Amino acid sequence: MIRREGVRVKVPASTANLGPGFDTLGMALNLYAWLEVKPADATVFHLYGDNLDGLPKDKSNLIYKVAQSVFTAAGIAVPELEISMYSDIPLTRGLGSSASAIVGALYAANLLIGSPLTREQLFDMATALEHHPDNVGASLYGGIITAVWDGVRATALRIEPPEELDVLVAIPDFQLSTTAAREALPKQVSLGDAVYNVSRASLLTGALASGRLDLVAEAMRDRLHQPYRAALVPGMARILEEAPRHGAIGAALSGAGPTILALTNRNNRQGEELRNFLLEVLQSEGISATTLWLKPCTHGAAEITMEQERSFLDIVKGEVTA
Ligand SMILES: Nc1ncnc2c1ncn2[C@@H]1O[C@H](COP(=O)(O)OP(=O)(O)OP(=O)(O)O)[C@@H](O)[C@H]1O
Ligand SMILES: N[C@@H](CCO)C(=O)O
Repeated sequence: MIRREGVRVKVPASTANLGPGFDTLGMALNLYAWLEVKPADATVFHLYGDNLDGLPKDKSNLIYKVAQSVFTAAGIAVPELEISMYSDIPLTRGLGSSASAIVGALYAANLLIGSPLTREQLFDMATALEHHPDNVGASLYGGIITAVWDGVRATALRIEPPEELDVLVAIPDFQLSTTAAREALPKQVSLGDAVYNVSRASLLTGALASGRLDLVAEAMRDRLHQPYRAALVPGMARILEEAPRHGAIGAALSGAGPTILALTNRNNRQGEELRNFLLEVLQSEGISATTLWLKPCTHGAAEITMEQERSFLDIVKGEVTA
């Protein structure tokens, strides 16, 4: 059953590598991408907004290719598509833009053909495409995700984010691709550093699951990727060390960077002081940045049902201003 009228989905952004959870711990954020996919006579793209500037508008586009992988897996041919997208998620900044595109395309393509694949199957496919499960797991399931991948099957446990958790992100005005940021990492780490991270990732997972925000500052520390990536985001090392003195309950590089994320407790937050601290440190390194106060998003990718006669852009504008 192909839904000739097309489908629309909304997908949250995500932060990966939460603290010590390199390639493992992710959290969905209330910043979104919207995607519409319809069967068409010839493939055409409508990409709206600055965040999608420069992306290909032909069959080499990630969204098109990912949608085709769903049709192939389900044995249903839908070769030509009309694809519309708008995104508030900045591209290549560490807020999971590629994961939101992959999850959005998988979810929309599956809906378009009557949902033959389960969410778990989509998770396996998304992880195989992204190569780590934390961003895609968060965008697909929402909330906080602790996930593992054996190269074929991805397994995730979803944790409901603590009510009081707020998130401040500082998004530097430059892009840093995951590929480039991974090249900065060593091939091997010491047993001491492995234990350092395993112990903190376990503590952080337990702390977030049980609402023990007082444990987050110690539990957020990492030795597996942030020290090696520090030179790629000047000022980051100082922010991670000192943010708790300015009202954060913990801070981390978001995904592969360059965005820096600070967690705060809504009941006890010195918002402006923390924001100014982040901006001042980055500015002292010659980096301008945009800050956003976000919250964990408790929902993953979902269909949005609206009157079909309204244009996609009208719908998106309505959502954005809602
Ligand atoms: N909507 C989209 N349509 C097509 N391709 C996209 C889209 N969004 C992202 N991409 C692709 O993903 C790339 C960015 O992926 P990358 O993993 O480097 O960064 P990120 O996902 O924004 O951050 P991180 O993975 O660190 O959280 C873009 O350069 C582009 O090739
Ligand atoms: N875990 C990934 C996140 C970015 O996709 C990395 O840090 O390389």
